[in-house]
Amino acid sequence: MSDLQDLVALIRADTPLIVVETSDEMRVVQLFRQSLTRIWRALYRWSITEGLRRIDLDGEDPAQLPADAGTTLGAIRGADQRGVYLLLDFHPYLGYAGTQRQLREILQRRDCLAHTVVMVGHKVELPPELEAKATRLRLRLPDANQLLKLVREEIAAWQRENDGRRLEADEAVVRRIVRNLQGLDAIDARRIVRHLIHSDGALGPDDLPELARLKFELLNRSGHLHYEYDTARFADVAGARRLKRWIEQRRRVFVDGDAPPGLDPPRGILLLGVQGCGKSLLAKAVAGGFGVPLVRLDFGTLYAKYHGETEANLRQALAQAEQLAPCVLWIDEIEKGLAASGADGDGGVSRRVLGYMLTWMAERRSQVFLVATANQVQELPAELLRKGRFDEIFFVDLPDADTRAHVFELHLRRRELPVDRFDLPALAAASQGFSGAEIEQAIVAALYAAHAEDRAIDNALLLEELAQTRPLSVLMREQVQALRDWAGTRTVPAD
Ligand SMILES: Nc1ncnc2c1ncn2[C@@H]1O[C@H](COP(=O)(O)OP(=O)(O)OP(=O)(O)O)[C@@H](O)[C@H]1O
Repeated sequence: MSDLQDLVALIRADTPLIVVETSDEMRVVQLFRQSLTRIWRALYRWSITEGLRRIDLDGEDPAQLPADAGTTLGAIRGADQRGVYLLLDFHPYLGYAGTQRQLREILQRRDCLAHTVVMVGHKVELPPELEAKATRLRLRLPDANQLLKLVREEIAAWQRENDGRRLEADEAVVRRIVRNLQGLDAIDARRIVRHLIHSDGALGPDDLPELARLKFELLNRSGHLHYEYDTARFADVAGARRLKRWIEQRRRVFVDGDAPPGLDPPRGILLLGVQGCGKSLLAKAVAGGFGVPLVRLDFGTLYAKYHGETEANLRQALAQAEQLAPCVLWIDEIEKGLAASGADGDGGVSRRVLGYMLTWMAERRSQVFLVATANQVQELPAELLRKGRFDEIFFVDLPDADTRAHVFELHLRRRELPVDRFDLPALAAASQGFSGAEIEQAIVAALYAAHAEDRAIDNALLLEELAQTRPLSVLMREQVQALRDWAGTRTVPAD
């Protein structure tokens, strides 16, 4: 069914009150005009600035009634033909009891014909007694063809404004732009395309991150999602070879959005691991590897004190992530937001959150790739680890000697230090048991020491720094070993 068919059915059924929430009033007016070519009713439009006017005749009826809400409802009630009345931004006037009563009597068809009243506005909140009578019509969002048409229209408009100058538009980029605009209404989509075109008179690959950011700002009305501006490249992460290969093999299927027969589209992974070994960095690199934006869901902010509010927040955050698709949704420290089996000290909220999360993971069809990260396995609910929840559970262990040498190389290079003057195998040997984060910290500490002594950092200084550091794997030997033992049989090594 199309929006038009929905509307025709609603008007034919003599629906007394329809509510349409949209920022695209023009489209709604247009739709009603089209629908009334199929069934006969008089069509009227009201706004506080223009009053009530009939708009289904050739040209618009210039006759206006005074604009105030009470008079308008009086006129509707007294009308001698059945009509459809589009009331634009009328709902604020319903705060007055008399107006509310008048409208209810129209809806009850008390001493008046069976009219259809339509409330149109960006957000239409009704008193409960009217809400009970209302049918809310959700306009469908534009599909890929409509969005492509919209992009082409904007390109043509720019060319006209620029005396026929050709706009550089890479076809592959246009297709990706169209895919990324999905989930927006036509007005927002057009505004973004115009912004991208007018910023530099071209549509190229560098517009994609900007598009993702603008879309995120439009959609993240709840504030539970965070846009991670810095995604990483796999080249920034040492080790994790198996995980990198896994992502690389699935990249095309994920990005294209349709899996070949026999293959399920990639849906998500859980990264378990020792602190500081690069789980967060890997989450960023997965988004970088797929070439899509990364949004982080902060579980802590979802919890609210009123009954049902926490679940509603989660539902809203996940729905928004879906509107941002294709994207990677990163849930950091997922164990903190989901209760382990049997824990219901919070009146069952975290059990319900877990239930909703599991259903969403199983049923979602959108191009949202979930990356969950966790340190504390014993706090993870068993249901989450069951086969089929995640495509794979990877264990990110302490780096081996090769990987440690690579971490040194990456971080020395990032600080523009001459890697060839360092003895990487010796540094790797001296940092056994260190995490990537601890190696990075040792480099930073050695740089400070060098700066304080007014000398250049060198191998000896780094070795000295390493010798003074007791890594977490030593300080918390039992916990780290327990984690490794647990992961040994249940997960796949990331490296
Ligand atoms: N394998 C690695 N390659 C390159 N850098 C690394 C690696 N592991 C850790 N690092 C460095 O350590 C920093 C911290 O690591 P990160 O936050 O990703 O670890 P984590 O496992 O998520 O830790 P936590 O569990 O404490 O959140 C990274 O930003 C990066 O600079």
